[in-house]
Amino acid sequence: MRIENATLADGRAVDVRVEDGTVEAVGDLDSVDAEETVDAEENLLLPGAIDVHVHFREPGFEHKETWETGARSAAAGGVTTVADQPNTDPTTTDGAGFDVKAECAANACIDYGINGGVTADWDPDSLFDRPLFALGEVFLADSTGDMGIEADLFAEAAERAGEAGVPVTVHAEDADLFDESAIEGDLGGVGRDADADAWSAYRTAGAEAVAVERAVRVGGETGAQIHIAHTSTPEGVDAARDGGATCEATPHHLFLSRDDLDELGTYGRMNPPLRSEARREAMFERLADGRIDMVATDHAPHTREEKERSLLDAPSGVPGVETMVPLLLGAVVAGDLTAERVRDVVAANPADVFDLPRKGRIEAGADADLALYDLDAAREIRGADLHSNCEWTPFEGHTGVFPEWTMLRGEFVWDGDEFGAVAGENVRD
Ligand SMILES: NC(=O)N[C@@H](CC(=O)O)C(=O)O
Ligand SMILES: [Zn+2]
Ligand SMILES: [Zn+2]
Repeated sequence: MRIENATLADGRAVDVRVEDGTVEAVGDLDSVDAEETVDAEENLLLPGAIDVHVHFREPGFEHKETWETGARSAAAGGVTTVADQPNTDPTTTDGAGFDVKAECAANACIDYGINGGVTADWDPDSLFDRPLFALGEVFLADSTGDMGIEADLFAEAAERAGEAGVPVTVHAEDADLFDESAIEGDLGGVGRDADADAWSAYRTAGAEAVAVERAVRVGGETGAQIHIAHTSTPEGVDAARDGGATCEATPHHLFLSRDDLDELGTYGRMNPPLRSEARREAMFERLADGRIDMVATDHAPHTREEKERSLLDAPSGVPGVETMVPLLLGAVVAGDLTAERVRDVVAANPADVFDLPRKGRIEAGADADLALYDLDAAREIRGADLHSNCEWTPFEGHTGVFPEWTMLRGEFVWDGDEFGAVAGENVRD
C-alpha cells in the first residue's frame, strides 16, 4: 500500500509505503505496479497515539466499559495503543488476575499493554512472571477501587520493579495533606447541581508535589524507573522533573479547571481533581515547552447514573481516550501548540519512555499505526458522537479534530464511519 500526499507533523510532504503491517519507506515514492493507493490529500499524518493510562474496566465493571467499546473509542480518536490499569475486579495484582484481563483484552481492536497493580495482598512472584507493561498505577492514596497502599509497601514494590526492569507508574497524592474540612457538613445537590468545587478543595494541590517527591526518592533508593501518572499541578510536574522521573498530564487538567465545575458538577469529580485556572495555564505552558513528557488520558468511564449522585457518592473519573488527540489538534488549530509537540506527547515520547521500539514514529521499520487528520475539519465535541460505553464527555462543546481514518499495523481500524475487524495484540508479548 502507498499512502500518497501526506503531510507529517514536521511539515514534510511525503508518501508512505506500508508492507505486511510495517512502514517500509517514507519519502517521495514512485508507485509500484498494481499497488493499492490511499490519497491523504495533504492532510496531517500522525503516528497512532499511545495512551499509557486507561481504565477499560473489564473484568468486573462491564457496564462502564469493555475492551471492545474502550478500544473502539480509542481507535475513533486516533489512539492505536493503550495501557490498562489494574483497578478491575479481580484486580490485576497476581498472575491469575493478569491472565483473566489478558483474555478480555483479546477483544480489543487496537494494541495494548496490561499493568500490574500493588495491594497488601498482591503476589509479586506470579505477577512479575507475566509480560507487564508497567507496575501501576500504584496508588499512594485511595481512588476508584480503594487500592491505596502504605509507604513501606511502595518501597518494596519499587524494589521488585527495579530488579525486573519494569517501570513504575505512580498515582501521587498524599492523603495526609487532604483537607477533610472541605467535605464536612451538607454539600447539597446531586449531579450537575452539586457543589463539586469542594472536591478540589479537599484533595489539595499541595498533596501532589509531596507525594511526587516521595515517589522519586524511593525511585532513587531502589533503582526503579518512576513515571508520575496524571500530574495535575505545575509543582507536581516540576518535582517529577527535578527528581529525574517522567510524567504525564491528562487532557482534563490541560483543558478544564475549577472554573468549569459549576457546569460539570459531579461529572467533573476525579482524582487528582481539577485545579485553579492559574494552575491549568501553568500546566499548558509546560505542555507547550516540553516539560511534560506525554499526555495520557486516565480514561475512567462511569455511567451517567453513577455520576448523577451527590458529590460524596459519585465515583471519581472521566472518560477521555477518544478526545485526547482531537483536543490537542484543536489547540494546534488555535495556534497554542505545534503539530510536532502533539506528535511527541502522544506518540514518540510514550514510545521512548515505555520502550516500544516499533511504535510512536512514522519511519521505516515501525508498525504502520497511523491516523490522518484534516485540520480544516475541526468540529464541536459531543458525547453523543463518541464510542465509549459511558456516552458522555466532560469536553462537551469544546473544539476537536477527529481522525479521517485510523490504521493499526496496516489495517484500517476506523474509516471515519465504521470499525474494521482488526485484532489488537499485547505489545509486551
Ligand atoms: N482518576 C480517577 O478519578 N479515577 C480512576 C482511578 C485513578 O486513576 O485514580 C478510576 O479508575 O475511576
Ligand atoms: Zn490515578
Ligand atoms: Zn487512572
